[in-house]
Amino acid sequence: MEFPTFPPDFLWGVSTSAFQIEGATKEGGRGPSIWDTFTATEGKVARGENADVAADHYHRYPEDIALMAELGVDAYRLSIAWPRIQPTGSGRPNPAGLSFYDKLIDAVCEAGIAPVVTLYHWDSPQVIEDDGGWLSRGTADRFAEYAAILGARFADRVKLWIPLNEPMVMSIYGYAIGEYAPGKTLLLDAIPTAHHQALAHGKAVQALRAAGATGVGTANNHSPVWPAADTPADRAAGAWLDALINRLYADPVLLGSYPEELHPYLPEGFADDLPAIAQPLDFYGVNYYEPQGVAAPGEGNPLPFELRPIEGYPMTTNDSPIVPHGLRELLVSFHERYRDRLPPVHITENGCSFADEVDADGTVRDPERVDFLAGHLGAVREAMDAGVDVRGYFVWSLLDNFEWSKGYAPRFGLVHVDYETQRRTPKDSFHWYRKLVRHE
Ligand SMILES: O=C(O)[C@H](O)[C@@H](O)[C@H](O)[C@H](O)CO
Repeated sequence: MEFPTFPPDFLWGVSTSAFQIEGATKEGGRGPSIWDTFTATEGKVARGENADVAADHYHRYPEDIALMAELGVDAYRLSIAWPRIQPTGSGRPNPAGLSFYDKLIDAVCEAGIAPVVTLYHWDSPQVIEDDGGWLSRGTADRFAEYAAILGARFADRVKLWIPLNEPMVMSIYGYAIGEYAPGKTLLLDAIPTAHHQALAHGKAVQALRAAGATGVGTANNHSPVWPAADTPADRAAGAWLDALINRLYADPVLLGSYPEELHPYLPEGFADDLPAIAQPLDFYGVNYYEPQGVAAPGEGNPLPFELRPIEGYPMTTNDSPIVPHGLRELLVSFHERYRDRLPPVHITENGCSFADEVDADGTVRDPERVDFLAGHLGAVREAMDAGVDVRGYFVWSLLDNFEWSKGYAPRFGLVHVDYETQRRTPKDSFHWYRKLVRHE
């Protein structure tokens, strides 16, 4: 398959997150996180699985970095586990936690790869949640304290910084529908968690900049919203859902405002926080997986919309429709909506899961993943040709890993992980991506 061409300084990367790969949850002074609590709660995760060991990256990071060096990527997006740095969610940092990430970040740099650090990928210290978590405004200040610690320690080596991974997923899956930790089912009453995360983002950007950090942005999950029918009712439902899953997270950081229709659900005095939230950014990170279908709500539905499946497209084993042109549509719509308020864009996550297996000859055939990546990179190229300033692309994920409440069945890695032996096996997609990023 033909490779789309990209500028020589385009940033090629891979992404992971701490809780999904590190394991060693009780080592190095790490405190419990909301996901440790969630995985230990019956019925929350498929097959009762947990991430106590995961891909054991905590001990095997040198091997994983060697795989990235082999791949030839320019950058590696990792996350730092807040409960490793502040086991009780505040106060003096845990020296063992800092030194683990010192070793990890140094090894990434020594391999000639630029570290891209996410400060928060959903693993809040349990103590923070006991004090209200993202329902509490105070969590934004505790997050700023945490950000200052990381800035002071790592700003000399980190290329790009991302305060929060996908606040939308945290608010909706964690607080609105309870599918993820902390497992609350507040529906629209979860919207204040979006505001408190936005405030935490703004305060963290300020703390990082004060520590000398450059290259600060986001990693927001976005989906184009597709009404089921071209009717006024379905279009209205679509506009509402677009506000809830896209604009609620993009508008405050890019425009310093919130969608009107959500004002009644935001905490009192939210407008006073908007200047602190709308910090100038060096890039806008987009995580894209699929479009979202929607229709007008049926009888008795308290919500102003109803989700609908997207049909007529091939599917991943994680029940996601494969729609590359949805990414072009999303990027062009952002370009048109935010214009000069949209900084250069990085695709901070894009990927797919399939039931990959190691064949008898030791290879892992994943042609669907190659097609997925080529299709989405083609869409990125088309968006760039349409004027969108995209500067980089990060595959989700380097390794197969713990896919939250779905456990280990969905495999998103370019590298297969045997969770019995921890053996890593590069898949065909790994070799395909290697050729692309090495311009071979
Ligand atoms: O986008 C997300 O939900 C997260 O950032 C990742 O942690 C997921 O594992 C990945 O996206 C696959 O679902």
